[in-house]
Amino acid sequence: MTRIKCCGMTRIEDALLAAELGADAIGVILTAHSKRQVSLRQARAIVEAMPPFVTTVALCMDDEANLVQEIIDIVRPSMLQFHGNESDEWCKQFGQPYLKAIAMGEGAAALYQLRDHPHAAGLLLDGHGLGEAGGSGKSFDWSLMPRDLRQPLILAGGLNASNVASAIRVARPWAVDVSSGIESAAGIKDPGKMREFIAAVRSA
Ligand SMILES: O=C(O)c1ccccc1NCC(=O)[C@H](O)[C@H](O)COP(=O)(O)O
Repeated sequence: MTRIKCCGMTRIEDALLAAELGADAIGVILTAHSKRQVSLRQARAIVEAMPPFVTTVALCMDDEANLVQEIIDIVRPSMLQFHGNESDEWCKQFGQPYLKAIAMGEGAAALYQLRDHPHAAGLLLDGHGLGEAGGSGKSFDWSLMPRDLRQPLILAGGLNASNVASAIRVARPWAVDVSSGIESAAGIKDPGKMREFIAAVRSA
């Protein structure tokens, strides 16, 4: 069964609907690089509203260590996601489980990064280019998804209800991640799109 992370939550009601529809994880974005950025207080409220067994993921992108520590202390997510050029050494200093995003915008040439993060709990392969923000709606060549890594791989970038079943067939990921494909505007989730996306993953 392919797990599902719905990212870029800015409203409690959207995160609750994702959980009710069967999402395994939700993401809140704390970095100023995002148009979906929420405050520490908003993120805490969303995390606190989640029922048991829904993983909460807090996202940063090349942020100061102080902000990451505040996120850990105030938001208290299940795990972190580092979405920039952070090194393995830097990410692991917080002693928290985390996902490391890998920018796949350069295609096969981007694959070298996959071996650089042995301490990450999972690697999230996203369609944008190096140094660019996530939530871009850009996909990459799913056939590049490696099969020989010990870490779980999360497929992200430009997924929606119409393409996610093919993406799963080609890439065979541990999980899929979606943000703009279930939105009506940045940070505002569309209940119909969310419902269709989760149903498409479940029947893939
Ligand atoms: O979504 C953002 O605004 C964002 C900004 C900066 C860093 C990361 C960000 N999102 C990370 C995610 O995990 C997204 O869900 C992922 O990039 C997929 O987005 P989309 O292509 O819109 O489905």
